[in-house]
Amino acid sequence: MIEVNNLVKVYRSKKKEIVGVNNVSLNVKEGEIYGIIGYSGAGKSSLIRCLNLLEKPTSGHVKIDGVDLTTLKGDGLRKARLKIGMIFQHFHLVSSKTVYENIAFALKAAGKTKAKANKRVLELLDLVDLTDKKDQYPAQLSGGQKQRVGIARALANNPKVLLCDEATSALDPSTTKSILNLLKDINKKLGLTIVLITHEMEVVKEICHKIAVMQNGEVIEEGEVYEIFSNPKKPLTRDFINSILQFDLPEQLIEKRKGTIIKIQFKGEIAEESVVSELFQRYQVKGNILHGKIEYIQDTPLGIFIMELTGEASEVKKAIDYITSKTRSLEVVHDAA
Ligand SMILES: Nc1ncnc2c1ncn2[C@@H]1O[C@H](COP(=O)(O)OP(=O)(O)OP(=O)(O)O)[C@@H](O)[C@H]1O
Repeated sequence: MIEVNNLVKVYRSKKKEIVGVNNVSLNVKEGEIYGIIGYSGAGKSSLIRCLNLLEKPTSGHVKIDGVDLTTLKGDGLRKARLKIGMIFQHFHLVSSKTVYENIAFALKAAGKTKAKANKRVLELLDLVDLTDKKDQYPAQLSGGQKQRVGIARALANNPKVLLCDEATSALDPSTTKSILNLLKDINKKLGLTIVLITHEMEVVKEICHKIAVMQNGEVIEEGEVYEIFSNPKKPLTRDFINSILQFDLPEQLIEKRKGTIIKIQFKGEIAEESVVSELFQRYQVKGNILHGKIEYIQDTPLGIFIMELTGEASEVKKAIDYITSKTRSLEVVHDAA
């Protein structure tokens, strides 16, 4: 649905050049929720704004639904943009217009008749659960309600793609959750492809199918969300995951231990099996669980245990081999034995 090839965005001023996006290529499939995560300045906004040509790429191509936007201008570009809705961190609503008028405006701009626009606005208000607020002004709404108006407006012309620019960053955690649930619903109900940028791994964990991690304008890691969470390759990706799951113990806690410290990861079905309890029945080892949790990445469990094993060296080794064979993911974090 979205193909980005060798995209570069350079900002030029008299004094210097700043590279916002550095040779990014990625593919987003139809119906996918695709998250782009990175710290401030990584290039996320530059990239997402190049997807609908709010920013003109310096070089490279952006194809949406088979159409290369970088070759379009004027009316052609305006038409192609109708397929792409966008929502923003600070909502960008027109303060002098009511909720109804904010949404109707997008339909009017696309040339819809009053009757057609009216029918569509009412449908959209129902979809985002704001029918009772239709005559209120943005100043009378909460942040979450404002973002719901933003979503309704973005969906007005039945786009195939929705771009979300830090759409929940200005919201509190429970409102964030309700907006993410709404996006998830829309994705399922309408088969809408969603690209979102965020600096919060929680957002990615809640709703994304795929994720790209950005640093210095580049995508440094990309893949299925569950795979990235269970097997991050880059230190930055690990940092983002640790920011919400805390899968690593502080060094000083580990160094004080006298046994063999292992970190075990249980993926999917195995997370629910009793590998740990079987371990103690089979081998003469003692285990001291230092840390353990099962997280759900959307609906799939990912279990992490950090454990200190003590006992005869040969038994500890057998225990480690056993867990490795069961989980295929064991890391000896520290071995003082
Ligand atoms: N209009 C602009 N003119 C000049 N430089 C810009 C412009 N927009 C972004 N940049 C620069 O491009 C780089 C990437 O910025 P960008 O806003 O895309 O990052 P970001 O990951 O979205 O960060 P944030 O979350 O803080 O918005 C930064 O170095 C930034 O200073």
